[in-house]
Amino acid sequence: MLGSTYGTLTTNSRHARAVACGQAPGPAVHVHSRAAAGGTAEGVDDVDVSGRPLTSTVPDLDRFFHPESVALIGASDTDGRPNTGITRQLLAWAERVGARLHPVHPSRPAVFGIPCVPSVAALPEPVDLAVLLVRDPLPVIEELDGSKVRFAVVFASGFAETGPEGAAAQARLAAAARGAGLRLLGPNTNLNAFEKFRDDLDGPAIALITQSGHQGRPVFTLQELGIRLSHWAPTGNEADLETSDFISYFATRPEVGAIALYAEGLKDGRDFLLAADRAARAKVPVVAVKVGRTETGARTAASHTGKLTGSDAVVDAAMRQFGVIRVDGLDELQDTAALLARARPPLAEGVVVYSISGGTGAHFSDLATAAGLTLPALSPEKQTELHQWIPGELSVANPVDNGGHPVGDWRGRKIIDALLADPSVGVLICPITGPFPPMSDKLAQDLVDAAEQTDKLVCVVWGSPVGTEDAYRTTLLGSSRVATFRTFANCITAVRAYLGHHRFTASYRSPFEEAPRTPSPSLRKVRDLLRPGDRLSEHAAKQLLRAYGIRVPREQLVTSAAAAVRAAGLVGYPVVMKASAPQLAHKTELGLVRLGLTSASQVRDTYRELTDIARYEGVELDGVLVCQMVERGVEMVVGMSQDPLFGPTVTVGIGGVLVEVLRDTAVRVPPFGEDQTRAMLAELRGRALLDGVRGAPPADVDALVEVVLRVQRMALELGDHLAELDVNPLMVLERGQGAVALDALAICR
Ligand SMILES: CC(=O)SCCNC(=O)CCNC(=O)[C@H](O)C(C)(C)COP(=O)(O)OP(=O)(O)OC[C@H]1O[C@@H](n2cnc3c(N)ncnc32)[C@H](O)[C@@H]1OP(=O)(O)O
Repeated sequence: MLGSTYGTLTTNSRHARAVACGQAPGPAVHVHSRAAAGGTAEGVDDVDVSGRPLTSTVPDLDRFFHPESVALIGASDTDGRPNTGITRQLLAWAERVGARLHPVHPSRPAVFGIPCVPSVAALPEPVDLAVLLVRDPLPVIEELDGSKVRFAVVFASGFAETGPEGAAAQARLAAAARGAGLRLLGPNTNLNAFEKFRDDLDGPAIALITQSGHQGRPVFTLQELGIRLSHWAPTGNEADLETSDFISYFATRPEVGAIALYAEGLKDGRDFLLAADRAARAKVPVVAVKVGRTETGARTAASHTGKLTGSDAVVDAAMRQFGVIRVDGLDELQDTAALLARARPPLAEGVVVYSISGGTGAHFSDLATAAGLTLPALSPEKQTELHQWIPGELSVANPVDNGGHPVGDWRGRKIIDALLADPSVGVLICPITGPFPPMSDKLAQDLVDAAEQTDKLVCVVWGSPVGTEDAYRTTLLGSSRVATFRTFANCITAVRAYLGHHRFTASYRSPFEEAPRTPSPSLRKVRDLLRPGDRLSEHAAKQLLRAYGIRVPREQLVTSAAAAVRAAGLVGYPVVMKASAPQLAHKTELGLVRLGLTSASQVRDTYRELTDIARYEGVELDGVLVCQMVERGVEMVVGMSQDPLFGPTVTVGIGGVLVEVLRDTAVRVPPFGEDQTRAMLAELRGRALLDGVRGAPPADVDALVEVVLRVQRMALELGDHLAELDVNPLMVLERGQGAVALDALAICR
């Protein structure tokens, strides 16, 4: 068992208690601070050793989504004006929801017959929301007073999306909103937040966040599928209110069963992690499309870990470590969110595939298994039971093929019930590539009836290209209990996400609660080693590692052949000799590393050779390292690098000289705990190397985990001073023997 994840901790559980799963935020208070303007202010001083926040506020957005009074600034009823349509839309909405609408216009007495006031100062009452339909919103925001206006929506475009000048204008807008003490949505947003959702649907709802309003197609298709929508947040340029605010808020809403997110960029990595953490603790699934998969991964970096970890890989990892389910398309987004919002927790992880056609069942099962779903073989007793109704020549092991024979009569339902009664089965999936009426009609009805009487998940993939059949539209979609999909792929993605989400949240522990709040005792001494822009020599980098409790070999830095021989005697033969200089990133390539030296004469000769090569290559050495030779272990790489969005990240992978050929690494964003460290190792293709292959003993995985966590501690404490750190190879010895950092590279910021 490892020690504490981060060493000495001072855990602050006040926040944990205050924001425990699903707990509603406190009331909005109108004071001039971001924490308080429409949000709870608990835990705002809670920071880690590097001053990064460990808690976030939940903005109280109730009155944003359900305003009772609204000021409409820049209203128009003139044909052809861009504001006219929106004014009409807002008037209809206000009438429908019973909000009091106050048009503001400098010269008009009324729009659409509603009296106007000439300025915001003349508003007859404080308003929950001000909608700005003017081209230049800044002077209007500057005029607003947060004690009279809680939220503002800025529709105008022409801000950060246009370039640096627009970005500066957007920053002024955000500053003005902060100064006024109100929360602002936009600019470059629309009024989707006030979209009318169908009110004839029930059950847990989906809250949608889209940075681009045009990516809101799931709103319409989900409602077609009978899934309730509760909110839609079109976040636009996110000058103030951002995706993370909405995730945090939705995670506290009892009606929200899942959050669906379409994101092009994330404004603040830390805010996103804190929001995702809040959702994970509340067990509210977040399903996300995040554009940017194809951006070039390799950044300019000197270390292996820096080169091997692209920004999108970091986004991917950050989402995974906080349980955000990343999907690629809007169809997957809606299907996965719909399933997660509405399905009850699984009673078992096993999936049984039941079909009318052996080919369909085999095809689906193949894809499902490849995607990681477990299709348990049904027991001989269960198979005998099924063969009462299914001819003996058909396979009922799983997938279960009924051959189309029994589904048209009473036996169809018997089979479904028998499958759902199996304790190894948590999910029944019936792919129907038909339709084959009346057989498929009866099958659909049996599935709907059976789903009513079980807590297990029943899914149908309705593969008909038409999709207007009664069995699909009326029977299946009319049922709230059968999850219905149109493609194999979306069904498999959704079911995998459903099982994964429940597995993840069942054991989730917030890493923010355990993150270190007090610095390591050696921190000040270590920081002195780091001067801006410096590249540390191997020897200095190893001192850094030693200060964080990471084992390094016995070694001495020498500057003469005679001293090298003395050092070898002290270190103990066989020894390794390496040229040492701050600018030497990859010594092996230059022939500046020599292994297995067993005598004084070899040491003396090697010293001369190394210094000759260095002179030839124009490398100014600060000496030659004579190191203890550590053999027999698994060569890993552990490191940290900087991500533009999330800050320091930690990478572990298969190391050694082939590190950049194998490119077998996993990354995480601090803070993370031992569970995520082990999950990183599980992601490596070469993970089996650590278990011992071809007669090698199992490696000391616990020691490796400990090193990764210590590097994380360095990343947390030194992240502002250290650009990159590479421990390669970290020799992971036989189980119980530990791990030794054989080489290290550190580059300061
Ligand atoms: C996915 C998506 O859909 S994202 C959407 C992103 N957003 C966009 O694309 C916005 C595109 N832009 C537009 O449609 C327009 O420029 C708008 C609606 C923002 C502004 O319309 P414009 O006519 O350009 O704005 P302008 O500021 O000149 O005037 C608007 C009205 O507000 C009035 N107005 C101006 N300032 C104020 C003020 N301080 N108080 C009250 N009224 C004012 C004007 O007098 C004018 O009234 P009028 O129509 O009676 O003459």
